[in-house]
Amino acid sequence: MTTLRVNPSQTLETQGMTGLGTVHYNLLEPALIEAAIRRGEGRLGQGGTLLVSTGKFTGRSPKDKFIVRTPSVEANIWWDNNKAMAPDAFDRLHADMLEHMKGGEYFVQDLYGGADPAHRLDVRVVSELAWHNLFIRHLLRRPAAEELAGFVPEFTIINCPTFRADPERHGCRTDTVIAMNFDKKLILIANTEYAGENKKSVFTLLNYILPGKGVMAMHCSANHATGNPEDAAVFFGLSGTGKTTLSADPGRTLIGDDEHGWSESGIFNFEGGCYAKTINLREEAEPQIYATTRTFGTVIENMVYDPDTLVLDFDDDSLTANTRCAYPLDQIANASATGLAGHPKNIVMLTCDAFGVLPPIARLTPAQAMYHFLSGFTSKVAGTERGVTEPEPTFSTCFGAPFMPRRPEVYGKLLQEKIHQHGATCWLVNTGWTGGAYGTGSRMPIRSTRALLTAALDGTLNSAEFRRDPNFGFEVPVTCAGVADILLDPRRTWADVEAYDRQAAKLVQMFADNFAQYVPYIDDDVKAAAIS
Ligand SMILES: Nc1ncnc2c1ncn2[C@@H]1O[C@H](COP(=O)(O)OP(=O)(O)O)[C@@H](O)[C@H]1O
Ligand SMILES: C=C(OP(=O)(O)O)C(=O)O
Ligand SMILES: [Mn+2]
Repeated sequence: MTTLRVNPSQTLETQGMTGLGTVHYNLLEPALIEAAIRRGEGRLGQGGTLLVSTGKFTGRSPKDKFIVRTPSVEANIWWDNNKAMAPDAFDRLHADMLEHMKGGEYFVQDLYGGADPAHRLDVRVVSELAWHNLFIRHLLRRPAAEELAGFVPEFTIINCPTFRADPERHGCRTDTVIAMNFDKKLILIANTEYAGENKKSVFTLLNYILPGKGVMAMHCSANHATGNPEDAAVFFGLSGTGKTTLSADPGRTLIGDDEHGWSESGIFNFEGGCYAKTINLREEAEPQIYATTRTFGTVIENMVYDPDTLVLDFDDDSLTANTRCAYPLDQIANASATGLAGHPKNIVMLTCDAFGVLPPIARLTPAQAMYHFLSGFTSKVAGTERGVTEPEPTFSTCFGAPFMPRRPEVYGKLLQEKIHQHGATCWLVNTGWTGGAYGTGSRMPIRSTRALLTAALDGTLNSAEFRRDPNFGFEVPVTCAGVADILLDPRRTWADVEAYDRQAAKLVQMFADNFAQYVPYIDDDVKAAAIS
């Protein structure tokens, strides 16, 4: 029995990729692992994992990401946040890349971005590295074998780490480039082996396309109550704030760890897999993620291991603090098979506050939620972007500025409408520092954050006593089962309360200064929620 692995009318030749050497279409996991090992890209690890390292690029390169400035997208792109590339520069980059690819071995996956058939994007990923092809097969949604013969790629990503871009000729910044052309429906990635660029490119695409159809695109993880997809929660957060960690909760069903849409019928995962951080990972704190580091097919990126025993060193950050593992969702026992759920009942915004000022949880009014969503206050976490080596406070609007092609208020308005329509309860959760700022205090214990979230999501926290935070105006619970009372009042966790007050005042001012840019675009109730 053989199944056609590619649509004969959609080979790479038909897309203008001619003169290549061997092209492998839609290989399955075992064959991709064999290919990666044969090509010397990595080693087979314990349990049949694939151990790889990515060389110089171990995190995203946001400064090297470009959108091609064509008339059809011109008016819709937030150019202050996205670098423009001229169409002719992109065409030269494309032609030079195709020339570079001639004679080479390439791996093609035809996949879906989006679990909801009404909104999914059919994406083809052409990889120079077999392990990149395995990575993206894990991360996106895999068509059934019989769907491949009729698959027509809508967008194509070509990822060629050995190609060096030329800033003069290709209109880019360095020899690394991630260039998106919405007219040609093509993304070109060169000179970086960090696998995350593949998945975040698809995310950026959907963040452009879906709001055009009235669907909210979100940088968030999601889960739902066991047996009840109508009781869903989403967790917004910039990289490293806890989306993946906190959505993997043995007491709830995991929908996805990073990228979701919210349409008129509910939420849906864009992806079919997860990409978890493994630095300092502990079995006790994150048992489900830990288990994937020894199951067949998991791609383990930039972890140091014993060359003889292949035992992983979870604490070694000598290659990067952004060590990762990538696995398909079906490796998590309590993952949703459909990737779909109803309208979220709870919306959580995760912030990693390196100043140690924000409480571990606060309940937000819809207007406060909009204020915090547009502000996107958090930290860039070590290793996630090139050049970031310690938590760096930032305002990353929508908790995902690097992936937002449109203006923040486009996403803000969509979210606001949906919150009003469906009556979601909103929370701000600080997974960052407590007992002082970064350097003095310590990271919030995962078990405390989990206990707070459990109580928020099962509704018990709503009946707790709340106090009003004097700096930010939101409500903070005074007690919660499983959490020391003192932790709920960050001021009391600081040895020097006056230092806390000074730091809090500074942060309030930073919020106000940052928020000024959104004032012309927002409603009066959000203006009233703004602190000044
Ligand atoms: N209180 C906490 N909540 C969530 N994560 C925490 C907490 N304290 C430490 N961490 C660590 O922070 C990291 C969060 O990363 P991750 O969940 O992958 O973030 P994201 O998916 O948002 O990029 C993990 O390495 C986790 O072990
Ligand atoms: C893959 C990434 O996503 P996250 O850290 O949000 O999981 C990334 O930022 O490179
Ligand atoms: Mn994640």
